[in-house]
Amino acid sequence: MLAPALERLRARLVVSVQADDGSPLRETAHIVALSRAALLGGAGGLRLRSAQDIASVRPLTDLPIIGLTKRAHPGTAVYITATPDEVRAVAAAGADLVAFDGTDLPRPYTVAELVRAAHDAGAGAMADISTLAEARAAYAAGADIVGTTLSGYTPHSPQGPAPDFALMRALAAAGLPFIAEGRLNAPELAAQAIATGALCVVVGSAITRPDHVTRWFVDALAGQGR
Ligand SMILES: CC(=O)N[C@H](C=O)[C@@H](O)[C@H](O)[C@H](O)COP(=O)(O)O
Repeated sequence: MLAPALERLRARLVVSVQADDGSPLRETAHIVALSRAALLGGAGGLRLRSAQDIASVRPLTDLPIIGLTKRAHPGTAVYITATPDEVRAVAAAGADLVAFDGTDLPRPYTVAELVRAAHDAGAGAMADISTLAEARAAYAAGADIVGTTLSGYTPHSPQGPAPDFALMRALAAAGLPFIAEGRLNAPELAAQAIATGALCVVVGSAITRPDHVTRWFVDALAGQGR
C-alpha cells in the first residue's frame, strides 16, 4: 500500500522548484513566487531543495512536498540528501516525503539508514535511482517510492538528452511503483510517462529554470540564418 502522500500524487504533476547555485532565482523569495505560480497552474505537489525553501513554501499549500538537500560530500559522488541529519532537517522543515540519493555510488550512509531517518521523522522516503537494480535495492531497504531522477547522472546509467523511458518500462514490468523524473521537458513526455506506468511526474527545468529553457532555444537557433 502506498503512503497517503503518494496516493494524493497519483497521475498528478509535481513541479520541482529548484534554482541552481548562481542562478538569479536562487533566493528563497523567488522560489516562493515560482511555487505560487506552479500551484496557480494546477500542480499536484512540489519538489523543493533546502530546509529554508521548504519551510517558506509550506504555509502556501497542504499538497504533498517532496524535499531534499543538495550538498557535496567529500570523497563521494552523491549530493542529494546523503546523511540522516539532512533527512531530518528536510522532514522538520515540513516535507511529506524526503528524497535522497538511492544509487550505487559511493556514499556516506546506506539507503536503509536514510529510510529509517525519514520514517523516524514521520516522513515518507523517496529513493532517487538510476537503474532497475537500484530500485529493487531501495525497496528492499524500505523506501516508499523510487524516482527515475538520477538516470543519466550516474556513470552506469544511459546518458542522453531524452527521459529514460526504458527504465520506466522496466520498473513497470517489474511491478515496482515509480515517480517519473528527469528531462520530461514537454507535456507530451509527461503524459507518456504516466501512460508508461508512472505514479506521477516531476518536472523541473522546463517550468522553473528559464535560463535552461532559454539555452534550449538559443542552441536550436545556433548556426541558422545570418
Ligand atoms: C539530477 C538532479 O540533480 N536532479 C535534481 C533533483 O532534484 C533537479 O535538479 C531536477 O531539476 C529534477 O530532478 C527535475 O528534473 P528536470 O529538471 O530534468 O525536469
